[in-house]
Amino acid sequence: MHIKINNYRKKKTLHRRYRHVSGLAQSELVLHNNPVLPLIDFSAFVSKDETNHYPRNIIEKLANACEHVGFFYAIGHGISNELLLRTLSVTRQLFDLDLKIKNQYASRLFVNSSNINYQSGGLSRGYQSIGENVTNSRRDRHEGFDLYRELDSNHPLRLQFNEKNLTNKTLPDYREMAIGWNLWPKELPLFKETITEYTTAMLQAGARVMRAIALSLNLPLNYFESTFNDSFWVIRCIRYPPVSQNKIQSPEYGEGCGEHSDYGWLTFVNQDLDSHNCLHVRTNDRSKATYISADPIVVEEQIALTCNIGDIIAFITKNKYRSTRHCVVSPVKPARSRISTPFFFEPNLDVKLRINETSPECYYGEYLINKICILNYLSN
Ligand SMILES: O=C(O)CCC(=O)C(=O)O
Ligand SMILES: [Fe+2]
Repeated sequence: MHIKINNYRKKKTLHRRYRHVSGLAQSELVLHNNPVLPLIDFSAFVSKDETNHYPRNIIEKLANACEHVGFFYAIGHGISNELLLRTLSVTRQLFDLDLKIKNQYASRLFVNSSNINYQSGGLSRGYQSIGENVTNSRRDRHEGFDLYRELDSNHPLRLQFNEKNLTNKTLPDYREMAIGWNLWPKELPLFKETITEYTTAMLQAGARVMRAIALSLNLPLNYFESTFNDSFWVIRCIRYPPVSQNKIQSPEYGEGCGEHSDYGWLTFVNQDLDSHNCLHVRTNDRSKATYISADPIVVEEQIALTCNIGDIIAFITKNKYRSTRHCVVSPVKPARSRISTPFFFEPNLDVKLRINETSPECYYGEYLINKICILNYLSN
């Protein structure tokens, strides 16, 4: 599918007040009376029926959020609080494992095809210790565990790929990279179980949000369906250790995660409810770096997901929708470490895209492998 969009609606600013209620028995719950990001309710977009009536005011509010902010809070996403909290809790348990155990699942960054470990990774699946991830040439102060979509044993892309034809090109065929398996820690079977449930729920939420985004671009409700029905999603489980106030500035480390925009399509952040002043979203002010804190919020007893537009949507909408830069500032002691489990809702590997004006059309898989190789190259 070649995605091309040029049919836009007119801007309209809408203001509405929302009621925020704490219904969770969570002592650390953070509540906001005035969310800093637009709040969008996606419950009406659960249906795929094009003949339904979809609320115009919500669609316009979403268009406005994507155009001017690039970030929004989503409620009505269909994922239970229990599952969101369990995902964070099992991720915390994963990072609580002994470092020796975590290092058994260390991600192996490949440089060329011959380095790929087919049984247990390919790509850069698995554990990264603190400082291994580098953004803007500085070590990020977090540890991570990367999970990617696993292709079934009879998936067409797996069958197409023939290991015997391995090349030594700098950039391997994207199918070589995609056929790996996640490094599920055997010490914590609950991790695989919970993340698998989280993934299923997130894919449904992603499809729901994309129906609303399609309408917000004056496109048919199911326009993007075939772009995502075999999504090559990514989950990055992250723990940010707390830092003493006087050690926040360090020659060795940058931020919890340095400023960046997300290279993909659409990101959903599930973060600890007590994480305060950590995820910082850069505002529209081009003259100076100004940020707002996208703290977690709970609205009418539902945990909202923090969503942001990635570079690909920005490109295909000719920058009408913004891929906004953001960073994560480490929690300050005595706060506990912060856990987040961003879900990157990405296209099918064999979806054709044009991701900038000068380059030819390419498969999403090719774009992804370029991104991963560039990021890995820069961090070495
Ligand atoms: O931890 C977070 O809240 C967001 C992390 C992030 O921006 C990313 O992994 O792209
Ligand atoms: Fe990000």
